[in-house]
Amino acid sequence: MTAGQTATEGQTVTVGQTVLEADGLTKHFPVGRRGGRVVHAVDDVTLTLRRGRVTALVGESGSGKSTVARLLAQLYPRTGGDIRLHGESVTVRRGRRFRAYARRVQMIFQDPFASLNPTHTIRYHLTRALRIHGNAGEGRAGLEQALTELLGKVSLTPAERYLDKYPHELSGGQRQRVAIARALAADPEALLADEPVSMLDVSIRLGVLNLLAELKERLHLAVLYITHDIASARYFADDTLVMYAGRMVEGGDSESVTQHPAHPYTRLLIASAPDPDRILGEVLPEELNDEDTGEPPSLIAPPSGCRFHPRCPAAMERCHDELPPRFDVPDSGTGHWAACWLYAEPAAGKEGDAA
Ligand SMILES: Nc1ncnc2c1ncn2[C@@H]1O[C@H](COP(=O)(O)OP(=O)(O)OP(=O)(O)O)[C@@H](O)[C@H]1O
Repeated sequence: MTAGQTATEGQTVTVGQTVLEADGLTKHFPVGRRGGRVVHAVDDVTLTLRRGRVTALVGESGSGKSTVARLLAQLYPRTGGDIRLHGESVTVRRGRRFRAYARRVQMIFQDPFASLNPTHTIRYHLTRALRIHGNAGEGRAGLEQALTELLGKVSLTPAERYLDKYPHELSGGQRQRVAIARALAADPEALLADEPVSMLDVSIRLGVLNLLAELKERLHLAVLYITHDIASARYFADDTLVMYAGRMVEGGDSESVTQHPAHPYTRLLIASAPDPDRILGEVLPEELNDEDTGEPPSLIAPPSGCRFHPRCPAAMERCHDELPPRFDVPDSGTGHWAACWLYAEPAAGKEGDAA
């Protein structure tokens, strides 16, 4: 075994190995009875999930985060772009091919109560998941062992205290742990976690986030962590991507993105984060210290150019009609980029443009 490789569940896994990639992922939902109008929920999203790394996808409500997760889980057909699992383009909708995909890419949802059937015990939910994915072991003893191991992975021990309970007999945090255990029954490589703690009591959120971090380390999972709380992204994610109105606007290692935010929208998000331990390490432009007066735009007729320009205190003329590509952010972590004309090479800028 070489450096960076570890053994998990009998397999050799290279930490940092690419599992899942989205390339130009796009989803437009038709609206109204007569065709034509669409919601531009996700446009041209490109991201990579790697083993043993948590990638946070951050943005306001309605920015398209859940749609990205559902596309990656193949729960929706996509309008455009590509999804690659270990480098191979995959499109599956149902049946055996969908189950084979779901074995490697699992999703957990915001509301553990809604995702567990109230009429069934924890034993039922987990047994079913283990059987579907062929991980139920040999005979009754094998199944019991698999169930005990699964609950052990999410720190619900001793297992017999939980197995015969119904979802309503557990706390919110315990229910979310069961939902995570059910996802782990597939023995996946990637876990798509859609706001996994936002419905939980503040006092137990940290415990569930720590569990996900521990699973990432121990099972070398590639985790997509969807949140509107950028402060938690710094704490919990290795990499952070920021979405605004269906598009990705900034990305890089979490420390750079949260401590040296480059895109005016990321700065705004951080300035309005309810974080007592102020996570911004630099002075904000004055305008962004004022209360944010803007609203996210309509995604039926999104703004031309940069979608943030109507709210942006640094908007230049070109921002109104030219879509900014990704630019490297100078003097920051490697791989830190922003889709913002502020970071265009001087030679690429137009004379007369000023922030
Ligand atoms: N099935 C659908 N049909 C039509 N529009 C949809 C559908 N699902 C999502 N949308 C729209 O797509 C946009 C993005 O929604 P999405 O749920 O992905 O955002 P989000 O960032 O996850 O928000 P939240 O944090 O509130 O879950 C929104 O404008 C939403 O109204």
